[in-house]
Amino acid sequence: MLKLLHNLRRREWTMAAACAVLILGQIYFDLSLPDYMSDLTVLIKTPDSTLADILHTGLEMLGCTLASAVLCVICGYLTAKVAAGFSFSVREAVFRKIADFGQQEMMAFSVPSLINRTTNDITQVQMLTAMGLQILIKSPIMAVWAIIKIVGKSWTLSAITAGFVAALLVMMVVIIGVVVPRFRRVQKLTDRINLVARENLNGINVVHAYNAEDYQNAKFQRGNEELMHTQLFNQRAFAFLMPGVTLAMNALSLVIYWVGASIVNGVSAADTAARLATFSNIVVFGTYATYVIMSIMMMVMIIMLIPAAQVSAQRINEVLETRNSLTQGTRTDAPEAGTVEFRDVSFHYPSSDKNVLEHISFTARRGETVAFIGATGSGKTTLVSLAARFYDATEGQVLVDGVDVRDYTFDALYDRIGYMTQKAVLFSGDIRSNVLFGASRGGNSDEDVQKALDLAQASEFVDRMPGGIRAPIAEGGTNVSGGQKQRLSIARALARRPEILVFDDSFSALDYRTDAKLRAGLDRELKDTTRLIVAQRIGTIRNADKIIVLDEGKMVGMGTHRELMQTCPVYQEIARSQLSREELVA
Ligand SMILES: Nc1ncnc2c1ncn2[C@@H]1O[C@H](COP(=O)(O)OP(=O)(O)OP(=O)(O)O)[C@@H](O)[C@H]1O
Repeated sequence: MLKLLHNLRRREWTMAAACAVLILGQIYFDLSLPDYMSDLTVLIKTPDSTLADILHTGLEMLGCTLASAVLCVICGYLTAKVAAGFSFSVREAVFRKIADFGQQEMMAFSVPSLINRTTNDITQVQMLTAMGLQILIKSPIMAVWAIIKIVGKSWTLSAITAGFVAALLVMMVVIIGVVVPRFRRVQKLTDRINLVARENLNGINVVHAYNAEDYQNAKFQRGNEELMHTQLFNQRAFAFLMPGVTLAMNALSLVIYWVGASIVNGVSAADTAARLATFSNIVVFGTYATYVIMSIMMMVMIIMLIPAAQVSAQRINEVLETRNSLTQGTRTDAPEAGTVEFRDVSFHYPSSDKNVLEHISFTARRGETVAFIGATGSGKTTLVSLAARFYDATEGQVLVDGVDVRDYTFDALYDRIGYMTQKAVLFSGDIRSNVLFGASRGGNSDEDVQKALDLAQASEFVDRMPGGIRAPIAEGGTNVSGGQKQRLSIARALARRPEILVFDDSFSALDYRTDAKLRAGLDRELKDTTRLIVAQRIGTIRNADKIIVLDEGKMVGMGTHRELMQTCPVYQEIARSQLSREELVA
């Protein structure tokens, strides 16, 4: 938790310091009250005292109470501002950190857990800061101040108070020791529940279509029940704390007055002044002792929040302290333009030792189209994702424009590449904001957007949408069809005007006619743009300058369509399964 405090800005530190000063004032006024009580007791028992004397002391007490209340309100206002500012900074830091995560980090944390850490965990920390800042400063100071005031007044009563405090502290430590590990479990279970809920919502149509509601409900219920039992255990453990402290406070008052009565009785009845002083001392002692226990009670309220917030803070720190597996280089310039070269590249995913790519070598020159084909799971997506540095090759080198991709700054690398993922991804906004997504070297006028849409064969449906390029796009692009989504994501890549375009199976949702028109447009308009195309259909890639055939991660053929039809059995098999007899001989 303390580590997270680095995220407090100077403004919040200043407000927190102001709060501490105000709290000292509050404690001063609060702890003056028992002294006034003592004065009042003496005044009431003194025959010569007048009503005006009593009223004067009473008004001073009222003044102290009002001053304490005003300081308390100002403090509340400041702590709310500190807590909101703190959570704002932490949320921003976490969001920025996650934005830099690579695939490896995303998989290590999982998406639901990261969402939970950015929302729920930060709320826990904010709650503790809002409620805790005042109490965590106030209660220890108040307890120590009150103890200083009573020490020396009566050793017997001091020992009794110390006994009560020790018993309360032991109870607190035991309960917290039992509860903290379960708070960690609660956060993990919340992650799991989020995962099931998210999966269920994303696949709601499949769930309905397969009558899988009961199956999904049972899956959710298992996690939900476990979460409920863990939370119930924690709440039951905490249920002992408050009544325990209240009981201790009342019992202590009782014991103090009981023992105090015998102390007063021990003073000679003839010495009225001494008896009065002892009685007044005991009244004051009782009040201060109650303050000590009250401080502990306030701490207990906060301590109930600390375990959950502590676990949340650790989970936030785990995100903030994660070292990205991909670190960027410093280069921004390159000796070539539009080239991609794989030099004996092998790769395995971090989760397994088995290579999914082995000894891949090829070069794509400027303006060339290099296509990748192969069976499902043969490694096509993995291969092109190495060119965009989603992962680093485990052996060999990937070069873009003659420079190892690891040497570029991320901006310099991604400026050169326009990448279309296998699954088209759109963001909430409108068509224009999706096409002009992110920083790029392309223009950002409506004409630029229109040009990219024309080339991606998207204009025909965009023009029909109400608002045209300003037509809204729902979160995840759910208000456009799969093929339309794909065309918009192609337009987004084209609008960047990159040197290298990577299409990871991006033509699969397009009909044959659109696929052909799109390729013809790219050939005509982007002659100098290098293209890496992953495809399932031979028709999409048969005119490529180079086709690379993959089989279980190995390159089993490289050449033009005509060459491969002569030399590569795997390619021939794919071709035979897709092309007619006439097309095969063409
Ligand atoms: N994140 C991952 N972690 C571990 N293994 C993975 C991961 N992604 C893919 N793989 C494995 O790597 C191999 C190659 O997958 P890849 O997605 O590159 O194949 P592909 O040829 O693009 O398949 P498809 O044509 O179905 O898209 C597969 O065996 C797959 O199981």
